[in-house]
Amino acid sequence: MLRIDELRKRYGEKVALDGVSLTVRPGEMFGFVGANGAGKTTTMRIVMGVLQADGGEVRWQDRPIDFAVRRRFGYMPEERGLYAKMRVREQLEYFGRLHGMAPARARRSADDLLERLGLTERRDTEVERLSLGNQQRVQLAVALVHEPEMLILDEPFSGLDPIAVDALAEVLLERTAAGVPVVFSSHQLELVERLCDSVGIIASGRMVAVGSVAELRGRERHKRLRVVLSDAEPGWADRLPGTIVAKDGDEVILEPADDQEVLREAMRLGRVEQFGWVEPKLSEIFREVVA
Ligand SMILES: Nc1ncnc2c1ncn2[C@@H]1O[C@H](COP(=O)(O)OP(=O)(O)OP(=O)(O)O)[C@@H](O)[C@H]1O
Repeated sequence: MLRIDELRKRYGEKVALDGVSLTVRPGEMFGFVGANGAGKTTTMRIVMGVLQADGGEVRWQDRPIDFAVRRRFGYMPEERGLYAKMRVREQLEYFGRLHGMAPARARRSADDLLERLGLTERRDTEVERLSLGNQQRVQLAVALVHEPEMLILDEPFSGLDPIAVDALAEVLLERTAAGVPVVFSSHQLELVERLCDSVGIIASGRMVAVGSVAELRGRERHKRLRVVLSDAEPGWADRLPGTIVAKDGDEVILEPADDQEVLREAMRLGRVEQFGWVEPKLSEIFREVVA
């Protein structure tokens, strides 16, 4: 289990982290989201020992993290870092061996990842000759090749095409199923919603919400109603007691003062085809909590 407690970090006068805490359990996929400059990269760099925190603590399996432990983590840094002139497969094997794998095992793991991430045909190409998206796939393979105990990935999905997104998602889900905790940052909130067991929303160096998507929905759940009417006069939606959020033909979404009152009025105005609460999307929750 990864436990981050009250992390603080300043860059000169700028407070980047102002007491960030989070826990990631075995097999958990944790989505780290926040606006640009909110503090995600800084947090991940501290976990990986690239940066020193000014305060707070990071523990893995209830112990402080040292170099030997970090070596068993898989990290995809924001700044990326591949050997441009090295061929793809050679590079993966090299990183596998650097992390202590025997040559045959490093090759097996490299070949498996090349296949999974759709890079087999490019395995003998020098990295600098690959498209940006394919370089990104190699970078991901580098983070995964030594079969890490935990994965820390800084925007791993950015720049990937939909096929590569699915391939990576599958690999990550497989790792979590094997008990590996995965932390990744992303601005692709639909993806985070689809993949993650837990989500942490950070704003200006503070965690403003942490929990499963269902838990985060809790406070927003009974906020918006969807009403579909037929046989109603034009302009019916404006007569419902509440604030209209969206309107499209027979359908309206509104924030009601009293849901039962909306239902009574809707029944008076026409034939109620559908009536129910709208599940908020993660992107809506995000906007709400960082506002
Ligand atoms: N080396 C640095 N020197 C000064 N300020 C920095 C440095 N690195 C980051 N910061 C500042 O710290 C804050 C947090 O930055 P960080 O990179 O952690 O955010 P982020 O959430 O990863 O953002 P993004 O989504 O844009 O990658 C920002 O205000 C950023 O400008």
